[in-house]
Amino acid sequence: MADPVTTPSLLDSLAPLLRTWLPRQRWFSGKGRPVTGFSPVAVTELLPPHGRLGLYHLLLRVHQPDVRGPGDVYQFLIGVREALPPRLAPALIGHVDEGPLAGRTVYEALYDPRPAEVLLEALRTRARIGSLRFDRDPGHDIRTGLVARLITAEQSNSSVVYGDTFILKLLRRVVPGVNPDLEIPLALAREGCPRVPAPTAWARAEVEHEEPYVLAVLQPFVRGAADGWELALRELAKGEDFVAEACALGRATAEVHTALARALPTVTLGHAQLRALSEGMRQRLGAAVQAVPALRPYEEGLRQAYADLDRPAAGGHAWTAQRIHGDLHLGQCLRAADGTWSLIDFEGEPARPLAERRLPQPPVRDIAGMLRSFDYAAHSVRPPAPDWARGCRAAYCAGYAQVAGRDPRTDAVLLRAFETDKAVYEVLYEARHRPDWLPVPLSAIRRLAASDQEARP
Ligand SMILES: Nc1ncnc2c1ncn2[C@@H]1O[C@H](COP(=O)(O)OP(=O)(O)O)[C@@H](O)[C@H]1O
Ligand SMILES: O=P(O)(O)O[C@H]1O[C@H](CO)[C@@H](O[C@H]2O[C@H](CO)[C@@H](O)[C@H](O)[C@H]2O)[C@H](O)[C@H]1O
Repeated sequence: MADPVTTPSLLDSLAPLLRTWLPRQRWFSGKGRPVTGFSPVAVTELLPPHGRLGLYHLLLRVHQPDVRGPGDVYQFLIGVREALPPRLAPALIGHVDEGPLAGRTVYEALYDPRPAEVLLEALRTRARIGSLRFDRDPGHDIRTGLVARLITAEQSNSSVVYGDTFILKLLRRVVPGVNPDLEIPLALAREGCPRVPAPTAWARAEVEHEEPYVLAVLQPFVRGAADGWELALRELAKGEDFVAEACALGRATAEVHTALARALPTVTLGHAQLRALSEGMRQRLGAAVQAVPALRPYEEGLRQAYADLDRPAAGGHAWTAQRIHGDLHLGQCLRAADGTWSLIDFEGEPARPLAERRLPQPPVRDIAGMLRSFDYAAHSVRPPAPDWARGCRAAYCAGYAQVAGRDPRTDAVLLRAFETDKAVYEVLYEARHRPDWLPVPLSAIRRLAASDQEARP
């Protein structure tokens, strides 16, 4: 008879394999430091391992040297088979040598339709398995028989599409507490805002002494959609402008902001709050300079953008902070076949703490993110196309003003500070995740540090 698979014996078997596999995953944010071990937060057997297909859901705390705090928690869906069929070769994690799974192969189960369908079935039936809680909007049914396929895009998380009807986003680095990727779309759905796909179902883990972890969100799949980034690059390659789409995106952003200001609390920003904002920006710049020395020559110039924010009459306008998208860029905008735009991925900047991502923010922060994105597209092609970006940036702000009633360019000081903050974030992001892309945000850093008009709408 096979040995029982206890949590310690399972982890003993998997840890050596996960230690080498995890750092190679795009969604792992602890790159650059070795993974030394794992401790279990929740381990759930979804299918017993001694049949043809075993399936485990794991929430594991990852240990790395020189990391402050207890270490990040990641979500894994691990399949167990005798051998992997060739179509699952890219999903291989490794072969287990010892323990109760000895001789078996473990793999990233999201590549495999059957395990992914187990998750959909759990959502459909509102299952409770171990510490996992699956739930869905009672107003929406989930059909059975939808076939699953993993999206292979470059992502911070992992997404599975079910028969072109639903898309399930499985969060990879998870934190206890309310997750904006579920909270914001639910709030917008309650407001009847059609610019964001409304969540159909979601999964959480209930762990003792902690708030529940949001693990996954299921949404309607926008069929035949293209994201703003691919569309923008396509137009750039053809030498076409993108102003009509940029204007529509500005309107869509303003619709979402207007609905969020109705749905969730807003606050007026006084001088003290503006100082706190600029202080946060200065601290992030300081940390980024430490991590990416190529920023150092521009540090003083960049700090000027934040100093302008500290002046009591910065713009002379009483700004309001509200819940926003938090990491808006062209890749977060989907254009459906009928030409309408939706915004997705309300998780915020993944590297920032959850509490910070849920704070009300000036909506200009999202606008700055989109302006940076037009600039990104224009500087990721050869030769760079700064006029293309300028046209998009102006059209986007004009479209925003049509719906919101205020042109973001009026708030030039705030806009420049947030654009600078975003470009600094991007330098750090690219240095960590895509070093080949570093020149793109660095070219904006040079312009922003010199207060060059080219970086402005
Ligand atoms: N509702 C949707 N309909 C169609 N495609 C979607 C939908 N939501 C997300 N996608 C696709 O999945 C990709 C990843 O989704 P996203 O929420 O941005 O995940 P991540 O946080 O991992 O970047 C998007 O770039 C988009 O192509
Ligand atoms: O994974 P997310 O989509 O939540 O966002 C992270 O990854 C993005 C890249 O995939 C990164 O965006 C940067 O590159 C984009 C082009 O690939 C560009 O359109 C954005 O303007 C630029 O910021 C994003 O910053 C990061 O949080």
